[in-house]
Amino acid sequence: MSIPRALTIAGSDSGGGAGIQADLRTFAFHCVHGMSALTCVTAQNTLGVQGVVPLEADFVALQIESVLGDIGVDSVKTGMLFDAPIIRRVAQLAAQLPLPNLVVDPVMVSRTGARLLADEAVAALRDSLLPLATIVTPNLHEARILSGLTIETIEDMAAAAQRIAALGARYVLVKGGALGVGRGSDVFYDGKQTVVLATETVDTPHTHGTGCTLAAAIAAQLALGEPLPTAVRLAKNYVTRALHHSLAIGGGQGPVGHFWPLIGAK
Ligand SMILES: Nc1ncnc2c1ncn2[C@@H]1O[C@H](COP(=O)(O)OP(=O)(O)O)[C@@H](O)[C@H]1O
Ligand SMILES: Cc1ncc(COP(=O)(O)OP(=O)(O)O)c(N)n1
Repeated sequence: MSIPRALTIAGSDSGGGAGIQADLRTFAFHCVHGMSALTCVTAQNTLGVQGVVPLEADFVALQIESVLGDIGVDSVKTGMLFDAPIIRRVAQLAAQLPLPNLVVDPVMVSRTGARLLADEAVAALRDSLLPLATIVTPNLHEARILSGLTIETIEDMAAAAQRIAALGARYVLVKGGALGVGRGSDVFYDGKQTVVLATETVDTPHTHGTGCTLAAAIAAQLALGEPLPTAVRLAKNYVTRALHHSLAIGGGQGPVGHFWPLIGAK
């Protein structure tokens, strides 16, 4: 049996809610074979991030070369890359190999406030990796940093998406999970027009891993052969349903429930 293949280049979340754990679960629920190149290990739970240990950039590259050289890949998602050497090495490989259908989630800060990207790494992300991205999926905080704009409204999100596209990504999705009003509305820009992708706001505190899950679901849909705008819409539907089935585990923000296809969709 042949199967579409997706690779996540991301960090480990020991609590299982975000990072490679969320990505691999998302791939599995799309019937896509998931592979991982680990960038760092976090000690993390629903309350926050207690520690981060990065891997050597060359060893991140070796993991990517290992799986690409043998198994091959149909789409790639990047998540927590943590430092500038890792970002530059991944970008170097993306330019050489190439890494097809590259979904870049520019992870910078966790919802609990922990820094997941070194300050000096933002420039490396912006200048070396974004120009190679098929799509980049910043949340509001990341979109503010990448665009240099103040973002409060949907119109601001649209302006930011256009600024970020000018950095070189083919498509941009600015995510509105942190919007004051209309939480759950995202702005998609295809280089020509902006489209608002709105869903209902799901009333839950357990939103850990939404961004990872959305980007991984986009990568899964691309591996399955969907065109990018369709992949984004299907991925958004997957994460909305996962929010409806979010998990009240731990003492803080629990993760979204990737299992919803098994337990009946709302
Ligand atoms: N409470 C919510 N209700 C509906 N959708 C949400 C909610 N919170 C986040 N989302 C959606 O989850 C996805 C991830 O967005 P966001 O949480 O902003 O990303 P990140 O996890 O990177 O901060 C987006 O599609 C966003 O609209
Ligand atoms: C290891 C690791 N990678 C990424 C994140 C950020 O995850 P995200 O899906 O953006 O969700 P929140 O942090 O907003 O819940 C992470 N926390 N850990």
